[in-house]
Amino acid sequence: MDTSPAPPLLLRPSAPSIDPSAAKAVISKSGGAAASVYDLRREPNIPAPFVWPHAEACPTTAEELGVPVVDVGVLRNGDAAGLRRAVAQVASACATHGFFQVSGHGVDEALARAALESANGFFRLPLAEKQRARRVPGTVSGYTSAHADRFASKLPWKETLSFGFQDTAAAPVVVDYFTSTLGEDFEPMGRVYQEYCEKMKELSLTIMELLELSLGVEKRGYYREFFADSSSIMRCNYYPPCPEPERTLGTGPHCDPTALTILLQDDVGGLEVLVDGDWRPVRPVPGAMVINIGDTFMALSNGRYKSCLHRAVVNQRQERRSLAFFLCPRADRVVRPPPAIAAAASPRRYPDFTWADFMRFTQRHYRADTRTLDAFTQWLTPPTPAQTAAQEAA
Ligand SMILES: C=C1C[C@]23C[C@@]1(O)CC[C@H]2[C@]1(C)CCC[C@@](C)(C(=O)O)[C@H]1[C@@H]3C(=O)O
Ligand SMILES: O=C(O)CCC(=O)C(=O)O
Ligand SMILES: [Fe+2]
Repeated sequence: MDTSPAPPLLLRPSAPSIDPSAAKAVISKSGGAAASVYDLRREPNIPAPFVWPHAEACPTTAEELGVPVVDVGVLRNGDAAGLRRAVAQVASACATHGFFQVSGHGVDEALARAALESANGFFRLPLAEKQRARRVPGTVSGYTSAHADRFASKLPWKETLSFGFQDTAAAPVVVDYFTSTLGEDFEPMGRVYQEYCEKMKELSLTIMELLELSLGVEKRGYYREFFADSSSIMRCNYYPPCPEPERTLGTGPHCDPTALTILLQDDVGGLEVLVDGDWRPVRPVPGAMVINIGDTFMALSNGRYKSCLHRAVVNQRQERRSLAFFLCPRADRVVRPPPAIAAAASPRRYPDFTWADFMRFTQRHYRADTRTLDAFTQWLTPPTPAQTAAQEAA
């Protein structure tokens, strides 16, 4: 049981205490469930904390979501017609469900395979070994089993390993993370993920160019520059087979708080997007990567591009792996849409905020779920005198 004191709750910038309405969502600081760690591969059935309400674990109800596979190579090969097509595909997908897949991304197939294999290499270690990398409370880096160190209910049927990536750093931060946390034997694994993250960053900036073009941002390079000095998060998801998959979830319904997610999934399948009330699978396309808009980019587009609800279901027979690269702005950058976009749709949909504050909100005060950005906006915005009076009268 993690006995380290819970991190001090970050007080809302303009309020003396946490807003009671957010309190119910405050991440449990009691060290999570009775066991702060589970060995999911040895659970004979699913313990109660893993059972999700039917409303969230409801069955998959519809056919696959037909997300476009966008050839991002057209940004570099001078194919003008191809570029127009790619821009139209991205505009249509991002304005609706926020998901598309990319081909022509320049990520070597061998590197993608090595990154997925490395996930097997880590998650198949004995639990005690994995626990050497356990997550540091209040941060996002490290190993977790079902987030049992943070939450006491609705535990996801997954193990995760997360670490930061900044390519502005002089040192290879990912290699250093693996060797400093797990030892020199893990340097080869660190090198695979170092190279993988560098490629993910390159691809993220390429996709930012497409998003700029599709949004008609007048200053070419606006988003590319905004994320040039990004500080991103790499997350390896491992979903063991589950004895009762219909009662739990690998990852619960949520919108990614980050700006852009690049997801490499293996061929098992399990990612689903909520569209018009139906959970629609996103089928793995060999060689392609799944891209989705996150809350932070939805704010950067003043709500024009959608950060949408998605989840990951598990199954009884096969383990599943997915590698999520979360592009995040530099911590202190103010998230604000470009002037032309802000002017086009009045009023501003979201207040200015920094990624540092939004990240801390998800790590210390609120479990990212179906309304994270709205809850954060409410938390940031001081209550009006009328709201204060009403709250005091209640
Ligand atoms: C800022 C973050 C919080 C989560 C990781 C991430 O870097 C981006 C995605 C977030 C998450 C995956 C959304 C679903 C709920 C969550 C708790 C999870 O299932 O892992 C979220 C991550 C978190 O560690 O809080
Ligand atoms: O594993 C998946 O398919 C999705 C995971 C996800 O949405 C996340 O980690 O944010
Ligand atoms: Fe997600």
